[in-house]
Amino acid sequence: ASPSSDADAISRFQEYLRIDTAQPAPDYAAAVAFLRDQAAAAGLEARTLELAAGKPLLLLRWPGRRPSLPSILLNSHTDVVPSEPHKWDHPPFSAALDEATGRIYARGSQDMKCVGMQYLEAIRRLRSAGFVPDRNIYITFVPDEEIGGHEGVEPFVLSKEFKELNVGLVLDEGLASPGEEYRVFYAERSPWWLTIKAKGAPGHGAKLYDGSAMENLMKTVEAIRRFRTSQFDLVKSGEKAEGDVVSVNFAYLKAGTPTPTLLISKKLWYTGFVMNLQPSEAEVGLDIRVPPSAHVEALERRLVEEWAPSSRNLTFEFKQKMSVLDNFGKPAITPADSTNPWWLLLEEAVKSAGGKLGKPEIFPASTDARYFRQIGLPAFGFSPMANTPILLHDHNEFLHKDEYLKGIGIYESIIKALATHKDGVKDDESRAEL
Ligand code: MET
Ligand SMILES: [Zn+2]
Ligand SMILES: [Zn+2]
Repeated sequence: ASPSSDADAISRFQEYLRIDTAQPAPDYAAAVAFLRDQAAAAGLEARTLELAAGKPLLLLRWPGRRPSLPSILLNSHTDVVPSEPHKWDHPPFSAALDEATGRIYARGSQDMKCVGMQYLEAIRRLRSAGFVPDRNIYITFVPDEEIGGHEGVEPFVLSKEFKELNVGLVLDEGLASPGEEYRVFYAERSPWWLTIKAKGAPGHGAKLYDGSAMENLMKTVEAIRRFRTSQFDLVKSGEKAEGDVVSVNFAYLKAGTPTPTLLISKKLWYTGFVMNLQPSEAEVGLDIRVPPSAHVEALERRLVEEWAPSSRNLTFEFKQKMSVLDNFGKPAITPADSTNPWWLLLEEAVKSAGGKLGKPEIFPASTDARYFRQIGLPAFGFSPMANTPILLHDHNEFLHKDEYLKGIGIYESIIKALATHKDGVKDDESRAEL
C-alpha cells in the first residue's frame, strides 16, 4: 500500500475510534452510519438487523463466486467498555496520534475497533487488486459484547438470517502480545458473574458478637481468596496457563450505612460520618472465569457449601452463567491442529504474510466467539497486535499505527486463504466441502 493510502487508513481508524460507543450508553446509530459508509466504499452489501430494539447489528457481504460453499464470518463488536477520562494522558475518544511514538490512544483501539476496521481495509485492498473470493465473506459489527452479548450475538446465532449465511468458520477477537508472536485462541473461559449476599444481626459498633452480616460475608471472602490463591499459584509456578485455571476476582463490595456524598464533599467527616453501626446486610460481586476443562460440579459444590452456605445466612445469584460445554455436550473447543483444515489455512496465511503465531491458547476472558462455538461452529480468536502491551479495559489503551497497518496485511493474507476453495480438502466436523 502507498504511504497516502496508509495515511487514509489511519484516518478512517481514528474516525471510528472517535465515536463514543462506551457502555452503558453506546452511540450505536453513529457507529452503524459510519460503518455503512465504509462498507459502501469497500463495495460491500449491507443490511442492518435489529434483533433487539436500539441495538443494530450490521451484516456485510462480499459475494463469492461459489456461494454454495460454507462462508467465512469476520466478527467484531462495536461497543467498548467505560473509561475514567481524567486518568488518561489523551482523552479516550480523541484517538490522538502521538507523533513522537506513533501510538494511537483510544478506548477500543485494541478491543476491538482495530480488528473491525482492519477487516474492511483488507477487503478494500484485495478488491482493488482484483481478487474475487470463492466463498461468501460476511463481516458483522455487533452490539453489546461487553455486557454479555444477550442482545447481540446470542440471539444472532439463533436467527433465521444467521442460518441462511451457512457459516463454516468464524474469526473473532484475540489479545495483544508484548512479544514478536501473535496470539491465537481456540477456546475461552466461560463467564460467571455472581453476587453473594449476607444477612446477619445488626448491633452496636462496639460489640463483639457472632453472626453479623459482615462476619458472615468476610468468612466467604477469606474462603474465596484462598481458592483464588491456589489457582493463581498454578499459573505463577508455570504448571498451568492463565486460560486453564478458574479465576475469581472481587468486582465490588457493598455494605454499611451509606454516608451522604454531600457530607463527604463538604468534608464534614467528623460530624457526619456514622461508623458505630454493624450493618444487617452485606454483599460481594465476583467475576469468575471457568475454563472448558473445569470440573463444574465441584466448583458449584464449593459455592454452595463453602462460599455461600445458607447456614451462615448467605444467598447467591448468577448475573451471567455460561456453560463450558457446547450444545452437543462437548467442551466448546475448536481444534487447532492438523485435524482442522481451517487451522492449517490460518497458520499458513499468517506465516506467508510475515507473521508468527504463538501456541494456540484458551482466551482468559470472554468473547462473542463462545456463542459460535456453542452451536458447534469452529471459531478462532485473533487480533494482529504484536509488540504491544495488553491494555484492553485499561487506562491509556493504545495501538501503534505501524502495528495497525501491519495487521491489515495479515488479514489480506488470511482472507485470501480462507476465501479460496481448495479441491479435495474436507472439513471433518461439518462434513462441508472446504
Ligand atoms: C460476561 S461477557 C464478557 C464481556 C467481556 N468481553 C469480558 O470478557 O469481560
Ligand atoms: Zn472485545
Ligand atoms: Zn472487552
